Amino acid sequence: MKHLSAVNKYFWKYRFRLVVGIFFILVSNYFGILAPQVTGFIIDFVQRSLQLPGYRQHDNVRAYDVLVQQFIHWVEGLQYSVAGIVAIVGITIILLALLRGLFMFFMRQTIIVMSRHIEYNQKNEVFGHYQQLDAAFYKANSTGDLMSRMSEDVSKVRMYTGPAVMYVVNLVSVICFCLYFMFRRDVALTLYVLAPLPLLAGTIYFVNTIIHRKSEQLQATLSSLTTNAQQSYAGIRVIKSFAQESAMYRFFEDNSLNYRSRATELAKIEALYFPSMTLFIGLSTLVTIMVGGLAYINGSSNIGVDTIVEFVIYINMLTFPVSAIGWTASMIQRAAASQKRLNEFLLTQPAIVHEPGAPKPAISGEIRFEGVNFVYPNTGIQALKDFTLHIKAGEKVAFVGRTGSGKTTLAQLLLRLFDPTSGSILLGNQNIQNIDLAHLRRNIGYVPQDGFLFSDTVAQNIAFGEWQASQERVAAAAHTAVVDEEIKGFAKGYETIVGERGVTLSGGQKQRVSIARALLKDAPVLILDDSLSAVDTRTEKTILERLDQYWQHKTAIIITHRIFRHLQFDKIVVLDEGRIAEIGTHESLVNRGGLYAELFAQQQKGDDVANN
Ligand SMILES: Nc1ncnc2c1ncn2[C@@H]1O[C@H](COP(=O)(O)OP(=O)(O)OP(=O)(O)O)[C@@H](O)[C@H]1O
Repeated sequence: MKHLSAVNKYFWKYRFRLVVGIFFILVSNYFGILAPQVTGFIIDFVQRSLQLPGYRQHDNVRAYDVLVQQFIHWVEGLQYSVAGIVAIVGITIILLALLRGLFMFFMRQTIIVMSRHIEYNQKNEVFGHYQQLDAAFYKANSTGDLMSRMSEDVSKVRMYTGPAVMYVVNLVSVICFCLYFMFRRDVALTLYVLAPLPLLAGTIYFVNTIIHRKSEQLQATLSSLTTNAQQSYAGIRVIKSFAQESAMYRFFEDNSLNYRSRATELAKIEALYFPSMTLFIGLSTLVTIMVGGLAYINGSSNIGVDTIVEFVIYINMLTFPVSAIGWTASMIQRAAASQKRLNEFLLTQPAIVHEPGAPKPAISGEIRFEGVNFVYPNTGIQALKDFTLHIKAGEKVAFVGRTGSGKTTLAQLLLRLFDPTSGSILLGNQNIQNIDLAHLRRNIGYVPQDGFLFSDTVAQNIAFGEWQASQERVAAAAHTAVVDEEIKGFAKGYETIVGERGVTLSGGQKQRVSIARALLKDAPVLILDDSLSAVDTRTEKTILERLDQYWQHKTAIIITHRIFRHLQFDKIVVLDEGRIAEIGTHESLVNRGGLYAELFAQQQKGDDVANN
């Protein structure tokens, strides 16, 4: 339960709705509790008026609510026939039911609506927090887990802030109202009626514990079933190309059977719940009729037929709230477990932050890596070793090296997706850790290896982060990235939806759209991380020619496996196992006969084979 205290701030925020909602519950139950008293009165009245045999005069009116007392006073003063009074009382009972229903409607309108507001706030809070967390957090947690916390867990917490709160207040108020009037009426009979209650509470607790455990197991089975199905859809091309549909189906069927057997077990236990509840309620009714009936026959107390009828109605009024104890408790338990999971993430502090009020200096494009070492926290792999490099503003630098040599890591450190384990990175004279984080990232145009595209229009994908960009600027960026013509060729041009809901772009088209997105940013530093790997040599040449124009006054870092002979770099940095193996120009490195020369020779050999 302590985990749920995290939502108290929302109850405080919506305190007005909460208080009004509780008031409506009380009013609704107040009107509810008047009906048995009015019923009791009319039974007594009819017996008295018709002088039915065995009727004993007794005074119950003082035990009724003030409003009912006044009503009785008014009705008895009317001097109507018995049938007329019965009709008036009947209409009153209907009115009371209508009033009860009306306030119940208001109660749902306030409490359930409040829970929807809280759900909205909590979803935003969780999403906002996710956005702040760093790359290491995303490596450590799966997307499925993040998604389920934001949707399922938040929904389960809503069941606490809405229905559970409503049922608990309802339960407490109905019990208080009923007990108050039952005790006022007849203490001994009330105690008899309540006798089966401890047994009832024990059974509810016992059955509910089993239901809770079984539904947790069912939930876990369901989540593995969903993950299984999700993976099958995501990997459908691999499954089909390996002709593994039937194997996947069997796997799914096993999971599904497991789910079914757990679900039926749960259904069996749940089937016990309501009958046992009815049994105890029935027992209470029986006790009322028996004890009350005997007392009436013996004439030993003030109990009349009206009292017995009233008590039976009170017991029925208690049926729903008492039977809701079980699932309300389990709703609260589930909400607490979900909030615990949410708290785990909400309490995770982003490791990559800037000091409040960190400066936003003008970025010239000069970059210094000083003795940078970096170890990936999740794998312990040392990706960079004592890396020192000075890039002057406006220089064009290539990072070349075998796969896994640390090239991408350099880009990620520059963007502060991770911070170096030791050493520092400076932009101008400022350590990047002291610069406003958003300002730093806004000043670096980055094309990652796997340029992700959103399921949105091509134009929106290119204008990502530059939402106000004109159509001309978007088209100009696409032109530099040599994808403009192809986009115009689509039936809906720049308004074509890409991704799951629309056109699937080729690998090369995706790469060029992500290049266009980075170019539109017009940042002083541009990093292309293996961004031309999926384009053909001719397109590559055109892109490089256009980029040469584009980045005249910018610092550019090109991370690549391929060696671009057409492009004149100020320096080429050759990486090997996280260290700088060589630095120089194309000619000097080829003449040196080291790793670069070897990579270049291999590439040429590959090109020759491809050309033959
Ligand atoms: N997110 C990560 N978590 C753990 N280890 C990583 C992560 N990313 C990269 N590594 C490891 O760090 C080392 C350097 O990787 P990096 O991606 O920087 O190499 P790269 O030169 O860019 O390779 P490629 O050209 O194949 O992209 C590799 O050994 C890799 O396995």
